Amino acid sequence: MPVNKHDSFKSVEIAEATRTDGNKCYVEKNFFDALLKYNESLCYAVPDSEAVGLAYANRSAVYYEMKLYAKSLKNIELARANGYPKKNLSILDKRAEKCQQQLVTRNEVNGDENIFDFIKLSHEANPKVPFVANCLELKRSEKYGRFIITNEDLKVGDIVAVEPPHFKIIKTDSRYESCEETNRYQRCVFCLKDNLMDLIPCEICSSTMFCSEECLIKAQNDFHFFECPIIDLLLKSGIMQMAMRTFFQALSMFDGSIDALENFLKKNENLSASVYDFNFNDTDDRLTAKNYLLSLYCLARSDNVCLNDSPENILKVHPLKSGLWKSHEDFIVKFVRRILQVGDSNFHGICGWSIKKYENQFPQMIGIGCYPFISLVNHSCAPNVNRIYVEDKMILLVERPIAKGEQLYDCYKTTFYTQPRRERQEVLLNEYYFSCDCIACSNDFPIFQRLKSFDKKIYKIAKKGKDELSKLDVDHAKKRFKEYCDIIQKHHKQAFPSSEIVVLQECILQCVSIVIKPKFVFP
Ligand SMILES: C[S@@+](CC[C@H](N)C(=O)[O-])C[C@H]1O[C@@H](n2cnc3c(N)ncnc32)[C@H](O)[C@@H]1O
Repeated sequence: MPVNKHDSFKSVEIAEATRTDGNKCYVEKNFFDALLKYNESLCYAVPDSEAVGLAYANRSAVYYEMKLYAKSLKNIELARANGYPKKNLSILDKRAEKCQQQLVTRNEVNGDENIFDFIKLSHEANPKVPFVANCLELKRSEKYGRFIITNEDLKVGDIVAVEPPHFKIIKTDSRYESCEETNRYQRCVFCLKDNLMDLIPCEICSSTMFCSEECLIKAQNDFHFFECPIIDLLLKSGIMQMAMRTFFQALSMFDGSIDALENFLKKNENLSASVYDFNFNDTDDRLTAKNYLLSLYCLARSDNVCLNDSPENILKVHPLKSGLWKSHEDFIVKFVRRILQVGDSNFHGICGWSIKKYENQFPQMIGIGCYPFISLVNHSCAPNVNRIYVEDKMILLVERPIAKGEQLYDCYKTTFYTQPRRERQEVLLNEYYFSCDCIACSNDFPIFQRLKSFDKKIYKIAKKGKDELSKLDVDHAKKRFKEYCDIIQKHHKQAFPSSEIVVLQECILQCVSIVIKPKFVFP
């Protein structure tokens, strides 16, 4: 009997059971969980079956209740086009009519459209590396390896990099702290955006969703074609998932030809390149992808990493690619090992805000990404830049003045005011293999409880700011952001390290959080 290509993934029973769960949540006005269950139902529903239409129709009901009328209408259309039972169409027609009426009189909430009007480079962009300020330069030294300096004075609040990750995965592994298994039903696998959970499912597997046809096609061509048949194995494979994603993306860059990939990497084996050696403004996407691959391949790597799990366990069960393993075992093991060695100190957990309404909301871990420019920034326990995630992009925000010629420092683990020197140094040595002698370590800066205040008046402003920030709206947060940055800039020279500078730094981060947090959340 021929095997239906959906058999191993789609399930009429699970599609129905999860839709029923969603209906219970809907009745209780628990709209976030209702959408989550309807999305799971969509993923399990057999394409072209009634279950697909029903899940879209139920999603349209949630959007209608949430007054998201354009989304409700779009889901009604999807329900009509995907097997919604004809006998019940009048329900959808009525809902569509009411949506149309509402749309005439009101504006739809439009997600987080304008975040990047605020979060953008404060300096001219590098013409070849457009996600980095042109005033930043790459240097090398015996002590630091590669590092980044500025050739202009940088002010507190400047944004000097807005870097997208070319290689990134959604994380759905609840063994990771604050990571939800349901992320796969909350975000697009290609761009990691939630699109208010208005997602479309993969037609074959039951674990992958996309925010648009465009992302579906890109994901399919870049990696999902390879991943789809073994998706559940990959999702459970820990950090190996990221290494295999990189491998599959690399394979796609060479139209699936492992020989072409192997030759390309052999030619570049001894290359010591960085993002600064390539042109990321090129319109040739294929070339840009290869440049990202080499930038990742040439990042600092640690020899200590061994392969706990083998790519063999993943590839040997691949219905299309088991032959690949047999013929190119050595190359694949070498490639995957190198990616894991690089990843050891260069992969970053991507944090994002959930659109579920919580009392105390904190960013959640939504994925893992590689940022080959920001990976060139070295560590200090008293950093002068801070990393912030906006969607999947990593932002470098200046949080202490940096004079022309000085190095940029990020904090890899904990700052001087949160952990004593000996403990910090031990962690850095174990995880990043260097002895830290940053300004905070050399001078043994005190932890927060023992930090002095230089100016009681400023400390009071900072403390008051911290208390009132949670109540601020976006416009106020943007205004306060500028004010707090200016105070740090003005007083830093006399007052660092001090409790008021630390609290003001926290205030500017909190202002940014208010700006980037989702404006629309579901109960
Ligand atoms: C993410 S990489 C940073 C870029 C790296 N310097 C390079 O050449 O590619 C992390 C590695 O840089 C080095 N590193 C980072 N901060 C350092 C510091 N403050 N002092 C000495 N080495 C440092 C360590 O070898 C660490 O494992």
